[in-house]
Amino acid sequence: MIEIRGLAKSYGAHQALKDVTLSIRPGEFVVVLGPSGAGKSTLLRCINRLAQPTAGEIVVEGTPFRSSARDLRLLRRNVAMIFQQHNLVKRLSVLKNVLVGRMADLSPVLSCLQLFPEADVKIARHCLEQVAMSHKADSRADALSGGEQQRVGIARALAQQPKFMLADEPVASLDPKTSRIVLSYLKQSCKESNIAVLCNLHQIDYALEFGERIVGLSAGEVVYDGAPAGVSGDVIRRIYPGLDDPNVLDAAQRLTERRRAAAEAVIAAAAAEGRA
Ligand SMILES: Nc1ncnc2c1ncn2[C@@H]1O[C@H](COP(=O)(O)OP(=O)(O)OP(=O)(O)O)[C@@H](O)[C@H]1O
Repeated sequence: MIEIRGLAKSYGAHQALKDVTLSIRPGEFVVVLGPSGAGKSTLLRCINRLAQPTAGEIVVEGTPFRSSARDLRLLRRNVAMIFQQHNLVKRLSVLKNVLVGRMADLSPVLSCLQLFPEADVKIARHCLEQVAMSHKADSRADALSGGEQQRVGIARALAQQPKFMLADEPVASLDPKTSRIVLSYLKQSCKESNIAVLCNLHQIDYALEFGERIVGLSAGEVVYDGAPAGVSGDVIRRIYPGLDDPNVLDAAQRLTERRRAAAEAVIAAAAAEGRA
């Protein structure tokens, strides 16, 4: 369980986050939905301490974060991060990139020499299987497509064996078909490993399709926290002030139904290719 209590963050006079309170249960797939500038990235960055909150508390597994080096180490071990630009080491193989996720548990010497124990290699290979990328284990990371690189990014985060995964716009630079494949693997693999996910998205249809719970953020404030089924036109207008087309949500829901069927077919094909 991760609990965020009264979290606030200001940049000078600008309040990017205002009194955000959320509890995320193990294995839950939560989508943070909001327009550009709503504070989605700031929220994730405050949780993993890439940014220092101005106020509030974050409690991981019952232990409040206290800013000590030990707490920071524990936080980094328990909380993995997936970025929009996946940040793989281009010249390394896919497998070695995933093994980077094991480095926190490795002695500095072995880590420098890139000598990984067999048990870590086994974990990394399993994580590649979870995102159907085993067949590319020996390829260089820069020989992969954008969607494949993001699947390797997910495998690297899984290899860390975290309790929580923070994903900041993980599909922002991918086409719709690839976005769906990546989000499906993210959700499915985290479910298998009982990892809670907080995933920032700005696309309404993906949020409704993949989120088990939607947190709507607008101007730094939580304006909705609940099931996708409760996201009415009113809720959308609260999250996206100024957007007053009542048909937006209906359109998003229709798209969702159509695309879910298409996504299942594409994922089955990708998984079959992974096994081949
Ligand atoms: N390092 C910073 N210094 C000053 N202002 C910042 C900084 N980081 C973010 N902000 C401001 O805080 C607000 C929230 O930014 P944030 O990046 O969290 O929004 P977001 O919802 O993730 O947006 P996007 O979807 O465009 O990434 C914005 O107004 C942004 O300009």
